[in-house]
This record gives sequence, structure tokens and C-alpha cells, in this order.
Amino acid sequence: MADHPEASPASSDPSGGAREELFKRALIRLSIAAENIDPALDQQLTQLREALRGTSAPEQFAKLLPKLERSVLELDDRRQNELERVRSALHKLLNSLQSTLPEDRQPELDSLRKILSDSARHAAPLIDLAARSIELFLAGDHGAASPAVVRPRSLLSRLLRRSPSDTTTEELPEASNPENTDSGDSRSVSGPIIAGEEQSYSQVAAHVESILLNLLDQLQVASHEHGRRDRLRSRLASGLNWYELAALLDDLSLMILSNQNGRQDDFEEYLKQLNQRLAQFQHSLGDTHDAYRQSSNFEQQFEGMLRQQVAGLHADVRDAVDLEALKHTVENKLEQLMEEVDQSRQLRQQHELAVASKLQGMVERIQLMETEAQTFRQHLDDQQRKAMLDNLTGLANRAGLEKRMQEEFERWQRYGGQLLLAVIDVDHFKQINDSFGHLAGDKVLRLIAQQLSRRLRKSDFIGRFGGEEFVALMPGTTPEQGHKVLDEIRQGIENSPFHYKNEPVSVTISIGYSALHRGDSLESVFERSDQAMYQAKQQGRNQVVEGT
Ligand SMILES: Nc1nc2c(ncn2[C@@H]2O[C@H](COP(=O)(O)OP(=O)(O)OP(=O)(O)O)[C@@H](O)[C@H]2O)c(=O)[nH]1
Repeated sequence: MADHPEASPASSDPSGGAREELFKRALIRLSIAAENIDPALDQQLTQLREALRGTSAPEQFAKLLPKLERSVLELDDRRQNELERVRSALHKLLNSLQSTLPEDRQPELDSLRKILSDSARHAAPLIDLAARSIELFLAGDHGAASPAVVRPRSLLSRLLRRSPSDTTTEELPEASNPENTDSGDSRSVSGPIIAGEEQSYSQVAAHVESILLNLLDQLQVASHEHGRRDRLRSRLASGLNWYELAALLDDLSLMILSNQNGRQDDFEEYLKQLNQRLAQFQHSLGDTHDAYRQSSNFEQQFEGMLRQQVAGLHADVRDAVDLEALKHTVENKLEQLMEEVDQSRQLRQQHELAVASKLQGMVERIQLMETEAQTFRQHLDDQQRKAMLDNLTGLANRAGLEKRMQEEFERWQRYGGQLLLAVIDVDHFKQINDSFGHLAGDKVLRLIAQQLSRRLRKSDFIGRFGGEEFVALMPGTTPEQGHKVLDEIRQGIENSPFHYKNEPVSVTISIGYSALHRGDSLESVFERSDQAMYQAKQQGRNQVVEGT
């Protein structure tokens, strides 16, 4: 009997081996496609591929299959659960849209509902569905607010769709820029009525904006920061809502900080340079001193050498027996001496030139240091002067006022004479703010400040003590003269044609004043004048009262 090996099913069927190969390859590809869904499954798929490629033992292949089957089933369960959760969340979202969506968008809602019920087993349509539902949700929120009635919006929509035109708008005062509100002699007070809404959001924002604009004007910014400052200014001037204001405050504080750091760096750099220059200066001084010492040493040596030569000559003359030889020796020595004198002159000239150029360098460096110190001093003076001024009125602020009060008081103590102190307070200023808005109130304060400084003498001093209160110092003025001047000021303010939207607005002031008496302190005279001002208020306001 022929010794045939037993045929396997694959080898007995000529296409069976090829089919098995195809089957293995398809399984390998499927296992690659199923990768990255679950780490445990990934591990088993790798083992499966190894088994299929024949790198693992066949018994491992048999062990692997049940495990693989279990993992796939578990994975399928998990996926179904997740799918169900997403479907239920979308259900809720679509239901909640039912009430908020305008009529004309309801068909879209219906079509989304249909997609949801059709996509029972697949995740892909749900992603698209979720995106479209959110869009519809945002549209519903905006569509519901009619232009006339702005209802509170959800945080989500505010965050996603915020823009300046979206915010609750109130009429902003026309006088948002204090410089533009001055209307010359007519003194009309412009700005909208925001009656009774002093605390309302937009009014406060406008006030803050005007303060920030002032702050930006006052801020000394390094030249490379000018663009940044101007951008902040135009953002402010175009009006901001609270959120934009908050962002702007962040930017502003960053700019101020970087500006401060810049200044600090400049100053540190300057100090470092100054230090270096001083070190150089000290060094040059040492060199110059050495040069002088060298030159004086040199002169001593030269003098010693001269004495030696002359002494030699003396000896030669004393010991000479042959006149001709003596003459020759003397001529030689004189010749030598002349050469040494020339050499020494040249050396001394060189020394002097070196010393003079060093001194010149030192003088120039000192001049440079003086110029720089002068610039810094000037800058410091400017800063100090600005710190003493009130931004709103341009008068001295409380710090400036207190400094001047102290100076006038010391002068009065030293030289005696007359000195009056007056406290001036605007009547019912709160009402002006309440009726016409803070910006109009600010304008009134500016106009009163102008009137006060215009009507007082050059030697008098006026400052803003705070709020709607001013203080005047009037040296060389008797109480009688003072009373006359202050009453004219009071009348001047009363008769000033303050206007708001072409309607006259009554503005009056109450004044208390007092002369300094022997033994007075600044506090005591201020107290007397303040009491007198309160008395003027109690007696009906719009009057001048002397404190005694
Ligand atoms: N617009 C504006 N208002 C200010 C400023 N500083 C203070 N005020 C306001 O001035 C008002 C002062 O009010 P009160 O102290 O009650 O005094 P008044 O209304 O003038 O009343 P009398 O002094 O009793 O006549 C307050 O409402 C402050 O908010 C400012 O710089 N600008």
C-alpha cells in the first residue's frame, strides 16, 4: 500500500487553504479596526493577531476566544447604556425647548425629535442632533426677548452671545466726557434725567467710565505704552457694559503695573549707572593723584640729579690742574645737563597733558550726572504737583489744601496780620445728583470751582476739601472785607444761569468763615468756620455766616 500521508481537509480541497488564509487576514484586519475602544479588548486583540499570524501556540488561540467573546459583549452593554443616557438628556433638552422656542422654529424642533426616535442604536446621528439642539436652545433664548422688554438671560447665553449691543441699555449722559460738556457762558448742564435711579447700573458705569477716562489722562505712560493707553481710552469712550468694564479694569491695572515696573527698572538702571560712574570717577581721581605723585617724584629726582651734576662740576673745578681739560669737562657736563633739562621738560609736558585730559573727562562726567539728576528732580516735582491737584475741578485737592493751610498758618504766626478761613458748601447737592445724574453734578462742581477761583484775589487760595465742600484762605483780609467778598461770591453763584435741558436749575452755596485769633490753631479756626457754615444751612442756606 502506498504510503500517503493522511490528507487534511484543507489540503484535500485545493481552494480550502486559500480560504483559510483569507479568513485569517480578514480577522486580523477586523481586529485592527476594533482597536482603541477598550484597553482590555486591545490586549486580547493583540494576542488574537499573534495567534492568527502563527506566532503563538494553537492552544493559546483556543483559550483566547471565550475571553474575547466576553469582552466584546460587555463592551456592547456599556455602549448601549451610554447611548441611552445621551438620548434621555437630549429628550429633556428638546422638551424644555418646546416652551421657549418661537412658533416659526417649532418645525425644526419636530424634525430633531424624529431624528432622536430614529437613532436608537447609533451614536453618530446623536452628535449632530446635540449640536443642532444647542443651536436651537440659543436661538430660543434670544428670540424670546422683544426689543422693548429685555428679560434676564441665562448665564450660558450671556457668555456665548454677549456683545455691547446685547446689554440692557439706558440712555447715557451726553456729558460722558467732562471736557465736552463745557458750553462756555451759557453754562447749560447737559445730560439725561436718570431721576431716582442713582444706584442704577448704567449710571454707575458711566460715572466709573468718566473717572477712568480722567485717570487715563493723568497717567504718565512710557512712550511704548501709548498705543495701549489710547486703545483703552477708545474702548472706554465707546461705552461699556459691566463685563467689558471688568475686563478693561484688568487691562488697565496690568498697564499701570507694567508702567510702574518700567519706572522702577529705569530708576534702578539709573542708580546702577550712577554707581558705575562714581566708581570710574573715584578711579580717575586715584589715577590723577598718582600722576601728580609721579610728577613730584620725578621733579625730586630731577633736582637730585641737578645737584649731583653741579656738585660734580664743583669738584672738577676744585681739582683741576689743566685748564684745557677742565674746559672740556665743563662743556661736556653742561651739554649733558641741557639734554636732561630738555628731557625733563618733555616728560613734564606729557604728564601735564595726561592729567589735564583726565580732569576734563571727570568734569564732563560730573556735568552729565548733574543733568540727569536735574531731569529726575523735575520729574519728581511734576509728580508731587499732580498729587496735590483735584482731577475734577483742577483746584488743589485735600492734600494740597492742607499743605497751603499749614504754610499760611506758619506765616501768620511769624508775621501776624489778618488771615480768614472760609468753608463753602453746595446746598442740596444730593438733590442735584438725584435729579440730573452724577455727571451733571460733577459739572456743577466744576463750574462752582471756576466761579470761586475767578472771584477770589490772586493772593487768596481755594481748594476742594472733598465732595461738595471747598475751603478758601484769604490772607490780609479783615472779617468785614471777607464778608463782602464771600457774599458777592454767594450771590454770583445764585445768579449764575445754570441750565439743564434749557430749564434753569437753582444752585446755591452756604459759607461759614472766621478770622484767626491769637492762640488759634488751624483746627480751631477750621472748626469755627465749619460750625458757622452749618449755622448758615440751619438758617435756610444760601447765606454767609461769621464764626466767632
Ligand atoms: N456728582 C458728584 N457728587 C458728589 C461728589 N462728591 C460728593 N458728591 C455727592 O454730594 C452729595 C452731598 O450730599 P449731602 O452731604 O447730603 O449734602 P447736600 O445734599 O448738599 O445737602 P446740604 O449740604 O445739607 O445742603 C452726596 O450725594 C454725594 O454723593 C462728586 O465728586 N461728584
